[in-house]
Amino acid sequence: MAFSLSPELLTQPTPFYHYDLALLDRTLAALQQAARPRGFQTHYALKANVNLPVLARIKAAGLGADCVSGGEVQRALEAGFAPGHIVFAGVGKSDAEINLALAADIWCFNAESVEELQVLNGLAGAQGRTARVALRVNPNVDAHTHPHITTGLEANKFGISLTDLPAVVTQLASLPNLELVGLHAHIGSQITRLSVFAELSQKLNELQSWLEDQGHQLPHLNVGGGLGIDYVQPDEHPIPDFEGYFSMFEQHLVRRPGQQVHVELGRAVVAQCGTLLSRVLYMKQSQQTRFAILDAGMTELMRPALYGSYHHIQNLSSAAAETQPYDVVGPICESSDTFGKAVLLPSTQRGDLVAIRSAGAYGEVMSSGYNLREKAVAVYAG
Ligand SMILES: Cc1ncc(COP(=O)(O)O)c(C=O)c1O
Ligand SMILES: N[C@@H](CCCC[NH3+])C(=O)O
Repeated sequence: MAFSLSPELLTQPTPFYHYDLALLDRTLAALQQAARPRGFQTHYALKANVNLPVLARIKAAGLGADCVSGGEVQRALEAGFAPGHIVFAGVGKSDAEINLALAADIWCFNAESVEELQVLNGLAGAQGRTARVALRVNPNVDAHTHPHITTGLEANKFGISLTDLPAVVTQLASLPNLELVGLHAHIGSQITRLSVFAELSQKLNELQSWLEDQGHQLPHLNVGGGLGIDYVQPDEHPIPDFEGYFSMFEQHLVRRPGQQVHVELGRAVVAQCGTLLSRVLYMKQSQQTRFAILDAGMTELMRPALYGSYHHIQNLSSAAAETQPYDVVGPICESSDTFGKAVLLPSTQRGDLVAIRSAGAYGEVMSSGYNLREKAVAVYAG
C-alpha cells in the first residue's frame, strides 16, 4: 500500500519522523513465523532505532535485545527487556559500561579481543560475578554490501581474527570469572545476497567443531543480523524475506541438540515502518539542475550523505502524472546534504510535503545537531 498521512498530521510541523506501528507488528509477526518453527531466537539490534514505543512492540513480540553501549543496555532495561534476554556487543566497551551490564546480570557479553576478555574477567571478579561470554569471531566472509557496513572481513576492526582464536581460547583457561557460552559473528548489514549466510554457517560449523575438539561445548550460537530490505520498492516489499534468511541457517548451520541459536536483526525489523516527512522550503533552478530544497537534511537522515544510500522519495502534495528530475537536497552547509539526484517527481513547489521512505532504521538514531538543528519529533500511527 502506498504511503499516506492521516489528515490530522498534515498540519504537523516538519521535519518529523512517522512510524507505522501496525506495519511494525506485521513485520514482527512474519519474523516470528519464520524464526520460531525453525528453532531460532531473535534479538533486536537496538542501534537501528531506540524509540520506546517501537521497543514496546518489539518486546511484546517476544524478541530479546542486542545492545552496543551502556546507554543501549539501560534503554533495553527501561523498555522492559528481561536482563536474561539482553546481550552486549561492541568492539570498544568501556569499564563503566561493562560494570553496568555486569550489575544488571545480562545474558551474555560478545567479546572481541583478548584484552577485552582480560578486563571483563577483572571487572566480573571485582563484582563477585561470573560473566557469560560469546567469542565474536571475524570469519573473513564477504557480505557483498557497502564497504562502510561490511564487518566480517580481515580488514575490519570487528571480532577476533581466526588466526588469533587458538591463543584466545588458551587464555580463557586463566580467566576464572568468565564462562564461555558461545560463538558470535556478524558479517555486515543490508545484505541482499542470502548465500553469504550459507558461507557464514559453514565457517561457524568448522569453528564449533574445532572448539569442541578443545573441550568446549557451546550452549549458544549467535549468527548476527544483516538481512537487507528493499529501499527501491518499499510499497511492493514492506516485509523483508525472513523465510529466505532463516532457511539459509536452517539448511547450513549444524546445530547441536538443545543449542540456542540467536539472530540479531536491526534494519529488517524497523526500516520500512519509518518515514521522514519534510516540506519543500525553496525551489531553485541552476544552469543545469532544478533543486528542491527541503527543511530536512543530513542532520535528520545521514545515510545518503554517509553511504550514498538510496531512499525512495515521494511528493505527497502533488498528484500530477508527469514527472521531472529534481535534485532533492537539505538546508545543511555541506554539498553531500543531498537525498537524491535527478529524482523523478511530479511538478514540485514551495510548501509541498515530501516523504523519504524506509527511514525507520539508522535514521533518527544517527541524527545530529550540526548547524544547531533541533531534533525532529517522532509521531506514531497504528
Ligand atoms: C554486531 C551487530 N549485530 C547486529 C547488527 C544489526 O545489523 P542489521 O541492522 O543489519 O540487522 C549490527 C549492525 O550491523 C552489528 O554490528
Ligand atoms: N548505519 C548503517 C548500518 C550500520 C550497522 C551497524 N553495524 C546504515 O545506516 O546502513
